Amino acid sequence: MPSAPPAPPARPESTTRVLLRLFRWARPALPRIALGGLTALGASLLALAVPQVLRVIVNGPLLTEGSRRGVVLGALVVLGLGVLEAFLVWCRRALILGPGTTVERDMRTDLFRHLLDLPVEFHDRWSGGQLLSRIMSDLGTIRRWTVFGLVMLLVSSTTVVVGIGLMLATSWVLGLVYLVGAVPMIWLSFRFREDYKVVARLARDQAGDLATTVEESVHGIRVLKAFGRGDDALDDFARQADELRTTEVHKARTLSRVSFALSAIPETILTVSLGLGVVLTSRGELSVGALVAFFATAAVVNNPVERLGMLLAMTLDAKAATDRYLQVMDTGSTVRDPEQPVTLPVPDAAGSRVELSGVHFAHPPTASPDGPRAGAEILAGIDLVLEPGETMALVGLTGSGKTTLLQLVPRLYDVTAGRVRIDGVDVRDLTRADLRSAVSIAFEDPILFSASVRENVLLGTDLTGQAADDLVAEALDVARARFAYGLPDGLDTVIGEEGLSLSGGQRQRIALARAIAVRPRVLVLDDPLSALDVTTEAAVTARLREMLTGTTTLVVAHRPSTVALADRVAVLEDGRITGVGRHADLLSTHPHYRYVLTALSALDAETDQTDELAEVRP
Ligand SMILES: Nc1ncnc2c1ncn2[C@@H]1O[C@H](COP(=O)(O)OP(=O)(O)OP(=O)(O)O)[C@@H](O)[C@H]1O
Repeated sequence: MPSAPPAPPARPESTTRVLLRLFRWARPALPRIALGGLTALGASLLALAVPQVLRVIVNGPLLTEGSRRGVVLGALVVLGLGVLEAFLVWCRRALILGPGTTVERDMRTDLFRHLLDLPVEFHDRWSGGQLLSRIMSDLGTIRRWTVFGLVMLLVSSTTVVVGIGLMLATSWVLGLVYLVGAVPMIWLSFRFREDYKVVARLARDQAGDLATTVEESVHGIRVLKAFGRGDDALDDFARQADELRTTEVHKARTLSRVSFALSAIPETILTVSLGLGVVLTSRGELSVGALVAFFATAAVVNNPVERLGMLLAMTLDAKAATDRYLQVMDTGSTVRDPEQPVTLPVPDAAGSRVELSGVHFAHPPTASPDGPRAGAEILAGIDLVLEPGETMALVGLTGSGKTTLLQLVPRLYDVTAGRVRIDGVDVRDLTRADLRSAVSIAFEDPILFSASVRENVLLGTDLTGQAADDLVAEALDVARARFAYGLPDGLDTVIGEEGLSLSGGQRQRIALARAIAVRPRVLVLDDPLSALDVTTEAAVTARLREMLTGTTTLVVAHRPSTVALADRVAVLEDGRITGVGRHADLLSTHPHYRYVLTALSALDAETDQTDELAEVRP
């Protein structure tokens, strides 16, 4: 199970700095977002213009001139302003909807591309749920903020500033009283920002953990059911769901506190201003029209002020989401293409030579409560040569590092020291595309994609048409996977998670066919036939050797039957190769090999005692 992802940095970056980094993706959409912002601003300014028209109507046609025509004309102007305002609001929505979804799509695609590029080591540490929540819900939050939160924050701030300016111009005394109220509001907003950003990040991380639990439980549903652990899984899930709920409630309370303050303070100030305004008007120091205009403007300004809490919350949510998105995007790939790649020489007819020299490997340090814990060295100086076209079995106790060693050849991991060479070329000097078309791999636990049998087999090649059909037929034949023709839709039958369930042995043979279909120079097999009975395994292996002349094969063997089919065997012991030779020779000369084979035979007899044997090994 992958551990929790690395914790966020101890000194988080400022909200502005983080959100400014969205510019990279938002740039193409900026003209429309800016235009949308301008229309929204236009709508707000129109709303602010209405009180000024009211002031003219009240002071002129209504109170002084008594002109009905003037009042009707004024009312028509107000109506026109209202219609124009509604039109501009509609324009904002129409302008911004498209670009927002484009930004989201581009960010999502970039993240997925980056995930595919990141090395296996990254995926060892990150859980699927955390990545899923980043690619889905975090990006949704960012989109909503880019098209609504950001625009409305800018428009609301401008409306407040312009509105207060108009209020001061209408009556500086009343305007100043209103401004006094801004002091506690600014202080409260600052406090809110500090509290909310912590809880916003926590809620997102907890949602990611919850998604991980769902993913793992669904994936392992058979195990949970078979062991009757459904209730425990439910308890665990309910506990996590409850933690998330508590955080969400805390978040909502924090927001509702500030929202209450941001609506109560201006209303209170307005009441005070009203009393003062009436006194000033009765003394003749303020016209009735100005008083009406002041309060109508205050009513317009109060809206964005009240919205400020919600917009701040949206901004802080977007900051937390962007932080989490960038946490993945900022993780550099350690397995990269070289700046000046070389190409593999043409192999001789017998196949490619694979050489591991002085190879060391340790997993990167993992986080622990006492600081990073260094990964133990798994391979401690491997020297091994596979001659062209040879099939070599790799044998060792469980956990001795066989799978790790295999994965160094196609660079699923990079060596920490030493070299892996194919035909004399260091695998790190090749592009990953070149390397992976030269080296093909099949795992013991094969992953098939939700696609047809044909598409699964052709995964590693770009062939189409008849050539592809011939290749699929040959690969299925060599892997003894002809059962695929008898599936309900033949080779078009959809398999994988969303398709027909295959048995373990059937899946292994399709995965083997997929590995073969690449026509690799080097085939790396991690016990890919473990689910097959010994007779079928022997048939598949014999066919493999017959067809794959010119392919050098390294196969992890967990069964004596697999070992016996190899040209030579390499023994992995304490992170080193302690013996290479023919099965019969090693059997008579290598005590550890004899010991491991005893363990494997025990396994073959379906008595899994290897772990115990490891404890009492000589
Ligand atoms: N991602 C990882 N991070 C840290 N340690 C790991 C990781 N993957 C494997 N290991 C450790 O590396 C060691 C070698 O694992 P590996 O899977 O290579 O052994 P193996 O010989 O293939 O075992 P088996 O025969 O049981 O498949 C084990 O001790 C394992 O716990």
